[in-house]
Amino acid sequence: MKIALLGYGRMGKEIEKIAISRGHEIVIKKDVDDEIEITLADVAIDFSVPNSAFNNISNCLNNNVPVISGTTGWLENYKDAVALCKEKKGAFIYASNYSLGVNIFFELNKQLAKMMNTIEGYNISMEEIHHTLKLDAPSGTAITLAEGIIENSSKNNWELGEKTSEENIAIVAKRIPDVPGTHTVCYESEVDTIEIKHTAHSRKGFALGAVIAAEWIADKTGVFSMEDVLNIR
Ligand SMILES: NC(=O)C1=CN([C@@H]2O[C@H](COP(=O)(O)OP(=O)(O)OC[C@H]3O[C@@H](n4cnc5c(N)ncnc54)[C@H](OP(=O)(O)O)[C@@H]3O)[C@@H](O)[C@H]2O)C=CC1
Ligand SMILES: O=C(O)C1=N[C@H](C(=O)O)C[C@H](O)C1
Repeated sequence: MKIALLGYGRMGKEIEKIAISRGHEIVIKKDVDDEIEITLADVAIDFSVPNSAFNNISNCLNNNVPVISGTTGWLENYKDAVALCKEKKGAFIYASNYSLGVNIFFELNKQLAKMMNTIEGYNISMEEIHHTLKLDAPSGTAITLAEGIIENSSKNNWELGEKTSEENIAIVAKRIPDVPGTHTVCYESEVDTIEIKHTAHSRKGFALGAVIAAEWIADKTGVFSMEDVLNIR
């Protein structure tokens, strides 16, 4: 496939390596807000910056190029991207985390939340740790985990920081040099602690999942998720 990389930073470069190793060709590498001929590509992969993701995605959908986005921190425009995709009969995936392991972790988190909702006495909290160059907090992955818990428990919302009200989930975001991404969900009672944790060892897992998603969506029409790609719904 001919792939457009919308964002050629840490993730764009990692995706390029995996894409080439799987027999694809990179035809566009976009790193600034300039005009590109997106129709040169069979599929586009957006890992850019929060301010440019929606424009990048819209450009693909307006030109009938299937697009997957991993950029976090732009979701106030997600509904508009979905509407545009439907209007143009295009193809679009957003995932806060493309790692195959994290997508299994998302399912485990929902199952655990369902079970924990049946017993009393546990306080829930979350922690995410990322490198110091990350622009957004909490991470998109932490937000997806919190949403998975909210769907399956009596919690109403999430909030950033140590302290929270009873009905909210507290998410602590730490920034430590060179950490690719670590997420922990913790249930604590007076008598014990249950913790589930995903630790990314590098960016390779995110990049591989993104290329798999791009291969999957190339011949499809619709708005999809990684659950569709991995068939774990
Ligand atoms: N969903 C997932 O699995 C993952 C998501 N992410 C997310 O992906 C995004 C990118 O992460 P990462 O690669 O580490 O960040 P980087 O900052 O390394 O890369 C972002 C790149 O986008 C470029 N850029 C700026 N403006 C535009 C534009 N208009 N169009 C295209 N590119 C542009 C930046 O250029 P310049 O530096 O010159 O501004 C930079 O090179 C983040 O939102 C991050 O949270 C990261 C890892 C996994
Ligand atoms: O910015 C990053 O690096 C990462 N961003 C994503 C997020 O916000 O969840 C995914 C991953 O954790 C790395």
